Order: sequence, then structure tokens, then C-alpha cells
Amino acid sequence: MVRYAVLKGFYELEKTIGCGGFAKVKLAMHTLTGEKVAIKIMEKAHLGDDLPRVELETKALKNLSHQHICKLFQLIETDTHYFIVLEYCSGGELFDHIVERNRLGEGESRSFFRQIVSAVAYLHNIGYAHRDLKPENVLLDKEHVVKLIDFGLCAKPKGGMDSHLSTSCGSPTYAAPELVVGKRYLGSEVDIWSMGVLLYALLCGCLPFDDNNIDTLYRKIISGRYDEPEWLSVGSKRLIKSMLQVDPKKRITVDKLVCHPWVTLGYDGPVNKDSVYDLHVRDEECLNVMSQYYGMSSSELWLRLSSWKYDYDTATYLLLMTRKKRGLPVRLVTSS
Ligand SMILES: O=C(Nc1ccc2c(c1)CNCC2)c1ccc(F)cc1
Repeated sequence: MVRYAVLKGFYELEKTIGCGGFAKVKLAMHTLTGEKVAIKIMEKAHLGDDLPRVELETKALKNLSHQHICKLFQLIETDTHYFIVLEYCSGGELFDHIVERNRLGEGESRSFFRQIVSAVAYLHNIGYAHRDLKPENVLLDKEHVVKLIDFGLCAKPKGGMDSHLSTSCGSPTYAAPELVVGKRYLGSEVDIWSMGVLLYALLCGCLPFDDNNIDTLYRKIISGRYDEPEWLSVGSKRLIKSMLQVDPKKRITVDKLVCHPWVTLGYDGPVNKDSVYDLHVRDEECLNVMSQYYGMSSSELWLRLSSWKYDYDTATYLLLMTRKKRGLPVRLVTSS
């Protein structure tokens, strides 16, 4: 097991649970709370021009607090590595869940899709676009609640959500036509297209546009033509069609999506895009447990925590709050 000195005593590293392009994700245990976390480890020397993505992701994650977005607990930088400590999503990738079952029924697809729409609507509402929505970036926690990850390509256009972007990014298979042809595009519109691809994958168990040859794949995306398996209901076909519109101006908007008839069928209303958490809430019980351990007053400890340095104290506090939300005892593991 490769040891990282900076983590010693704070996290116990366990197995590798993911290997992305420039990052490795390892399961770990936060020593003071005993809680499982996922640590995204990146070697600076291997990052090259991907370095700005790390800064973008960490900057975004510090501002995001939503029940369907993977939580950031701590940021660690050494001379040679970045470590991003995140919420562990023990249910793994939604993609694997779909493949295991071949495809999902409408009810289960709708449940997952509503959670994805909730997270994306929240992002757009605060001025972010994800820009890399794909099944691999939709994880499930142990209760199979959706958690969006990988904000390495998200954008917060300076001019707000109505100003165009031009960086070509994301995976071609899920990329909108305007992105693929290199036109300037709106982050919100490409996210809608990618969610259309995600919904298709949920309901059909395959991708609407797929080909091993990249040029053929581009041609399929730009054509906007895809198969409609016979098991798709009229309602789901209509919704997918409204999202996979080649002309971004004809594409459904997220405000229409949250109250679309197919999305709300069987539910008592539109998708709730608000976060159920406030970003930096003061929780007396968690503060008391930590202040006893640190031998200082709650107010003194809150003074340190409320600057949100995303250091080990931030991680301890946020993980105690996670335990509390799960109805687990709010306690620290003092015996070493
Ligand atoms: O928890 C994560 N991944 C994860 C967790 C559990 C399992 C997997 C990935 C994949 N195999 C099944 C079990 C995870 C969390 C945050 C992140 F940015 C990247 C990955």
C-alpha cells in the first residue's frame, strides 16, 4: 500500500475504488469519526494541462451543498499531490446499476432522473453548468440516493448563465451537437442534452448515439437521429425528444423539465431544485462534541470552523453532521 505521509493519523487508506484519467480514487476512513470517505488523489506531475480542472473542481465544490451532489470534506495539497476528500458513494456508479439490470423500468428511471434534474437545476440556479454529465459521473450512496460527481469541467460563466462558452470539453458520446461542431454554446443547454442521453440510457440500457469511430459518432450526434425501442412509452419518447433537440434553442429548458408531465407522473409536484442543507450551518451538538475533544469553547471552535478552510477540522465537523443526518451517534473515536 503506497503510504502518503500527509494522511497518516488522519485517514486510513483502503482499496482503490476508481481510476480516472488523471486521478485515482481510494476508499479511506476518517480516523476521528470512523466515517468512510473517498479520496481523489492526483499527482501534480501527471496533471499537465488538466491542472486548471483541479482548481475549478475544488472552487466549485466549496460552493456546492445539495443532497444530490457529492460533498467535499477536505482539500490537501503537498508539493507533489492534490488530495480531494469527498463523500463515499458506496452504491457505486449508476452506470453499473443499469448494466446489471440491462435497463430500468419507468418508475425507477423516473426516481433517478428526478434526483439528477434536482442537482442540475440547483447548479444552473446558482450559475454553474456541469458540462460533463454522463452515467459514470452519477453515483449512488448506500441508500441508492443519487450523488453527482466530477466538477472538473463545470463552468460558472462570468457573464452568468446566458453568456456563451466555447471550450470543447466532456465526453463526445454525451456531448451536444453544438459542442461537437465547436460552436459557442450555453452550459445550461448542453447539460439538458446530456441529461437526455442519461434518461435514454436509464430507460433503454444503451446509448442513443454510439460508435467506435469518432467521426461516425459525431455524424450520428449532429443528425440527432436515434432508435426508439418498442418498450418506450409515448410520454418518455416525447420527453427524450424534447431534450435531444439538435437546435439548442428548441431544446426544453430546465424550468420546463422540473414540471414536465412525465417527470411529475406519480409525484406530488415538480422536482425540488433547492438544497435541503444550508451551506455553512452552525450545529451546536457537533460543535460541543468537537470542542470537548479539543478542550476549547464552542464559540472559539466555531470561530475556527466558520472560515471554512476545508482542513481536517472542517472534515470532522461535516462528517459529524453527516452522521447526525443518518441518525447515528454524534461522537468522536478517541481511543486510538
Ligand atoms: O465513492 C466513490 N466511488 C465509488 C464508491 C464505491 C464503489 C465504486 C466507486 C465503484 N465500485 C463499486 C463500489 C467516489 C466518490 C467521489 C468521487 F469524486 C469519485 C468516486
